Amino acid sequence: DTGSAAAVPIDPRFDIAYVTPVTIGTPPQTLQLDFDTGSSDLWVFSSHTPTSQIRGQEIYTPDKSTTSKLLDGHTWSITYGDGSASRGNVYTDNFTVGGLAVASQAIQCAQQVSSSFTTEESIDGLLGLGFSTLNTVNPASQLTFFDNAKSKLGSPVFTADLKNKQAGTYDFGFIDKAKYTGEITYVPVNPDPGYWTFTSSGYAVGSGNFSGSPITGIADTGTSLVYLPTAIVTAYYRQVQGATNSRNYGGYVFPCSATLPPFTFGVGETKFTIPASYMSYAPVTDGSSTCFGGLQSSSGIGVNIWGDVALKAAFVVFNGANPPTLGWATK
Ligand SMILES: N#Cc1c(N)n[nH]c1N1CCCC1
Repeated sequence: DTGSAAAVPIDPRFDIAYVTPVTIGTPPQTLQLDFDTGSSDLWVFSSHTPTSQIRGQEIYTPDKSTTSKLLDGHTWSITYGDGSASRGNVYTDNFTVGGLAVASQAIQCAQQVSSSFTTEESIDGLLGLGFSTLNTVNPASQLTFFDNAKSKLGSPVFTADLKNKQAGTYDFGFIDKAKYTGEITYVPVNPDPGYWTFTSSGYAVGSGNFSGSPITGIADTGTSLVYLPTAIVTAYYRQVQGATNSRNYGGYVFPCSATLPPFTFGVGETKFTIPASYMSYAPVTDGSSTCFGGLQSSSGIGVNIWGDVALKAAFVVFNGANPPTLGWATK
């Protein structure tokens, strides 16, 4: 079996996050979920979510599905790196992504979501694509959609082809040669504690020399920006007129009119260049002439994160074989 579904930016102006349609239950209920390789819970806005916390999101109503089953006594609670959080109870039900079906997928129904989820009306929940070891369901942790689907897939892989300000694709079970150029460079993944952790071979700022120092970090579709060591980030913004590290805005900002250099990172022998246009994320507030950078420091996080700004510059294979690997190709 295979599956293929669109990854659609939730905002046409800035690539904050991407949502992908899924169906849950019988008859099928369609929700738009944020596919997140940086976490491993599949949770949805639901009929169990207080209406005061719902603002336009689609919800899953298990009682309307003839195939839903309560996973009695199971609960979950997750907090993300940005401080957002949600918690609730758990059902199992039929679940599909782009034609790929899993019977009895654990569907974590939100009974509480934090304000940033309530105000993000385009996201009806998350679909975790990290390793199932990160799943928060108690007393028994649950498998991700990918782990449940793996045995049905021709090849135990999924791929991310995220795009700048346009819809990309998540494919499951196959590698589409039409989506990339050249060869795919595969690198080792450390699945402990549960992220797609790999080591980049180095970086360059603009047309500068490539610095071949290893950078270990996670490939995270659920994070908008790239977070790297301060030394790399300061080297980048030294090339940006008027750039400052703003305590007020919580990161590097610059005049939206500034000329930005591209940023290159290495995976094995292959070089990936993030175009300058991807390196300006968004105005700090609507209409401001001050822009927030797509590259920020990871010093406060504890892990380097290759988020959407970097992933958009590549075709990425998440290979769930044993041992797992990550494949990177230009496109
Ligand atoms: N912070 C954060 C974060 C991350 N590192 N991966 N996915 C995240 N989120 C998904 C929805 C909210 C935040």
